[in-house]
Amino acid sequence: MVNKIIESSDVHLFYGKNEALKDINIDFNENEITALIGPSGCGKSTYLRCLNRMNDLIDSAKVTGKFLLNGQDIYAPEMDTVKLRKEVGMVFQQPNPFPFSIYDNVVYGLRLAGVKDHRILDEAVESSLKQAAVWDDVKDKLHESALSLSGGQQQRVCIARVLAVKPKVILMDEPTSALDPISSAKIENMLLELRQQYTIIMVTHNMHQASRISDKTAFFLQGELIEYAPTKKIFLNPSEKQTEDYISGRFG
Ligand SMILES: Nc1ncnc2c1ncn2[C@@H]1O[C@H](COP(=O)(O)OP(=O)(O)OP(=O)(O)O)[C@@H](O)[C@H]1O
Repeated sequence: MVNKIIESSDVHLFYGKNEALKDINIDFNENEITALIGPSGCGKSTYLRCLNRMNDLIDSAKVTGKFLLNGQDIYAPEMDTVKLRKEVGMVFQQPNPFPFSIYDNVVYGLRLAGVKDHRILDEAVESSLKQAAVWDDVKDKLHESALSLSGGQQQRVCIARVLAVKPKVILMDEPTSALDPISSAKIENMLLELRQQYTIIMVTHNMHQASRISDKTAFFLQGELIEYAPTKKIFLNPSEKQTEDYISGRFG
């Protein structure tokens, strides 16, 4: 049976007077990859940030609507946002390793959670870096600065840092747009593997990427969700003319 891991309904978000999200309704199934697509400024990143309450950090942002993670209200006053962001982890467009060693980057969240046992930390480093497909690149230099790595390697270390705390959902905001095609392909292949264990929601401007790796695609335009459907349908037989125009490069 398919399990809905995240449900969102009647979502509106205002930055001051600017309504950036207009009545969005999307549910996400467990172990699927969803691509959020649409032209610049249509609200994709804003919507993504709603899912782990990153918009709480923006004073002017006011969000209404309902968001559930496994049936639990993400916006309940008693929700612990640190815990939420562990369960709903985030990878950003620019690789953002901390200026520490590769090892210390990966165990950062575990140490914050109070884990001190070296055996547990060592195991987490190895398994997360393997899952993030960067273990072979870094296994002999775990105690060197993460900043000494290439951009593509840094991004995979950042993904390992998220995986180490065993999230349920991984949010990705254009995770490969700053990378070369080979690094991007490595990350795409890794995401297809990770889908067996995680639910992935990814903003991308790369239509080929969306069609190659996602199960579902959501097309946003000017703060509205125009169409949300299996990726094959969106790319081969969209219901809405605006979707077709965007996919075929007629605007955006
Ligand atoms: N921190 C903010 N404060 C005020 N307005 C914002 C803020 N972030 C985004 N916006 C506005 O909200 C709207 C949606 O922006 P958002 O970044 O979500 O779009 P996007 O689809 O992710 O764009 P892109 O593809 O360029 O990243 C835009 O009009 C943008 O100017």
